[in-house]
Amino acid sequence: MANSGLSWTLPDHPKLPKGKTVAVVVLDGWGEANADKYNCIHVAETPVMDSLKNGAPERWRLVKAHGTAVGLPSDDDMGNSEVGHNALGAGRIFAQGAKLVDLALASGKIYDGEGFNYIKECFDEGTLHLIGLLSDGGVHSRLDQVQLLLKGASERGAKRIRVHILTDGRDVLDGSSVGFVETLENDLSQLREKGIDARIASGGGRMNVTMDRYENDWDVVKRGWDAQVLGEAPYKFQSAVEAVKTLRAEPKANDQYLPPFVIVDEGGKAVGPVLDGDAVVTFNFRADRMVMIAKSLEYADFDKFDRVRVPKIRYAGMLQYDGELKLPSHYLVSPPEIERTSGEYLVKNGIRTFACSETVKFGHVTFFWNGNRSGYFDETKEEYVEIPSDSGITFNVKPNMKALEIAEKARDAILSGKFDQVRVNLPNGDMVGHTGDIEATVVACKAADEAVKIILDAVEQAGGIYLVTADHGNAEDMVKRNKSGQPALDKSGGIQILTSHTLQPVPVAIGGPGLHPGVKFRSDIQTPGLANVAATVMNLHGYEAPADYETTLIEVDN
Ligand SMILES: O=C(O)[C@H](O)COP(=O)(O)O
Ligand SMILES: [Mn+2]
Ligand SMILES: [Mn+2]
Repeated sequence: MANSGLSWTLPDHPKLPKGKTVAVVVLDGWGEANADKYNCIHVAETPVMDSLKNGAPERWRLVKAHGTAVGLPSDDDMGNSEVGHNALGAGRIFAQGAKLVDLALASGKIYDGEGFNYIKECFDEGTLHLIGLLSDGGVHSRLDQVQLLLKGASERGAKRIRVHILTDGRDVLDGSSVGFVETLENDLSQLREKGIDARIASGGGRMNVTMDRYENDWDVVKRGWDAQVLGEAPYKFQSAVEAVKTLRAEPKANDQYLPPFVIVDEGGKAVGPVLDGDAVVTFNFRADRMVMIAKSLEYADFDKFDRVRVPKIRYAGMLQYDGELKLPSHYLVSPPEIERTSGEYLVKNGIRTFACSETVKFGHVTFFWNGNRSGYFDETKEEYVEIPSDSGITFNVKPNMKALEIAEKARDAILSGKFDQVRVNLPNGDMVGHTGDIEATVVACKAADEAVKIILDAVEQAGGIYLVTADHGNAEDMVKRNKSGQPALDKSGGIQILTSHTLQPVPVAIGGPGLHPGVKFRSDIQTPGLANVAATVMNLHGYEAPADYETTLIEVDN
């Protein structure tokens, strides 16, 4: 291991004391943007976050949360929770899945790896199934990568290919699914001209089919299994373009929630169930929403739902999604090796750590924070609490989500004196922002702000320190903009609601009675990003960060 001989002991900070309770609050999807009616954070009553911003200018600043600052291929890539929490927790910038897959495809190395060679064994006799999110969002997957993979696999012997699509509308505009399906159909028809039997076999909206996370609702994964593996779904069509167009014509239809469908032949028979001898690739690079399907495809012992028929397949992920579980065991591209995270260092230096969120973001403050690693580093020093999320609803219906419960758990943890670091993720701005419901998102932002108050009050009472930040933008801009920053209008003159994240920077605020009075943000780091937060937090605990961490945001006068 690269770690052998490594010292986990962190040097003492020359000026900052140990022993203060540090609350680390991540507001999910809370960026900074111009104030207008599409900025839900601005519209909402957010007195606590406002007071941090307007209070002490030397203790509030903005950092980058998108693009190359968080290891994404380019600065046109919006931030997301995976890369945001990875950067916050790991204190360094790692080339992330999107970029690693780009490089492996460009160099062709993807086809030399163990994962591709493993699935290739099925190409002569079986079908290659590709399952994943069909969009150019770049958060979980990218269409251009799928196109290259289709080309590469067919050139290397895949004769029969079935694609199982999940429509997006969350990282991209709602309604864009039709165009993505048309593009894919066009590619598949070109493959057919070359004699390859390539078709779309099934589909469904990502939030309804397959892409659940953190075991919030196994029914979502089951609906996917039924359509993709068993070839069974409530809707049957002879083409995917027809499927998506027809299902989108239903009242209130939305790409994120399209029902599962299968593509059938003239006789009504599914064209692409997964059978013995087939190969399956899940082509999303991002982990959280692939872990559950990976378990269902890989585990012999599996009791989360009745799989009915379990085909003998060769399965590979685009990446390995969980390094601790080694899941899946075969993968096309090696994931970033995010080691020596701040969480691991701090625990090994005796920092007792509490982390909490509700189910839909629980893995963000644990798994992602710890470098895509599940479980504790040292269970005698850590406690991770998951508040069950509501399932089966869209969060605009209950925009307060579990913010209050998360804040109360954090408050109790802070006041218990049992923890040195209390870390939470407050999901509201992000999860409700993704619904595109502006009114509900305003309510969500208020709820998050109220939760911050509860936590900061507890910090005050405990004589502790807080660091409040966010993982990327979302709720601060709910409309697609043109180049001059005005709402971009569609063909019929209407605004286009932005359900996705943004490219906006996010705030970092520090304070609390335990903070040394001489602490202020440095003015010499021109464009800091989320990766600078880890060293900052280590300082607040009284330690210096390891030398290869991105530099701290703070300095201490006197
Ligand atoms: O998975 C999702 O919900 C979105 O694609 C991205 O949101 P997140 O990065 O905030 O989880
Ligand atoms: Mn997020
Ligand atoms: Mn999000």
